[in-house]
Amino acid sequence: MDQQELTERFATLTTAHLADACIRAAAPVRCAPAAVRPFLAGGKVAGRVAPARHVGSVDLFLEVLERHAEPGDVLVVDNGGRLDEACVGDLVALEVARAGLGGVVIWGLHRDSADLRAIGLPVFSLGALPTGPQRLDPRHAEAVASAVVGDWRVDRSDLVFGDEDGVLFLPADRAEELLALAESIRDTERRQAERIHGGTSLRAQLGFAAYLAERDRNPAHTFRDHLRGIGGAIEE
Ligand SMILES: O=C([O-])CC(=O)C(=O)O
Ligand SMILES: [Mg+2]
Repeated sequence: MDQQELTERFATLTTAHLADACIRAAAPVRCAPAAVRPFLAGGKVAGRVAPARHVGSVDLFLEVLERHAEPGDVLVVDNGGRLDEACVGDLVALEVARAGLGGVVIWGLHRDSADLRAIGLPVFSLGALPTGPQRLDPRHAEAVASAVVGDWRVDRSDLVFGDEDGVLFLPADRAEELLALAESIRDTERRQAERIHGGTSLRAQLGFAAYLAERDRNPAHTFRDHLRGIGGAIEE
């Protein structure tokens, strides 16, 4: 899937739809930790992962831009979830934006918030801190090959999606399948929401009374079993 198609299709989706698609497809749901938040309200990004394992210097980001990243990619910065130093600021963000990348996801902190707001590049991070790094650790063996974000190791075979709900990773080779599933979940949920607005409760739509009656007969019957039986969407 090319970058233009990815951006266009994600414009009408959310990371929640994509997460539900992963569950439906029995693929791992690889969310960044919930504390990784969009710095700018409404910011949205989708692109191939351009990973960088930060160890105290911005040179690694410049190296990724110089040698590895392509327009549309998203710089994914692994700073080990550190809360004692910011590792991306306005200069890195401006350089990233000028290289045509779509945004920055940081498992760590940013700084230079006022300037970042003016740049407008979607940045997702654990928050802000005035100080940059005061250390320089040895380069990681996978410095520009992979990044760890929370529980997940991601590399250039992955796509990253960010919106107001947070950040999620998908394998690029399953993008078509998972986006198509997410679109069908979105459409089902939209129809359900329209019907609630129109006066038909979600319980009525989902046959909730029948589900409760079945569960009274068979305590092992779960709501999820019931939803699968009727093709409803809400949890996955
Ligand atoms: O010094 C840093 O770590 C990053 C920084 O402030 C910038 O990119 O402007
Ligand atoms: Mg700075």
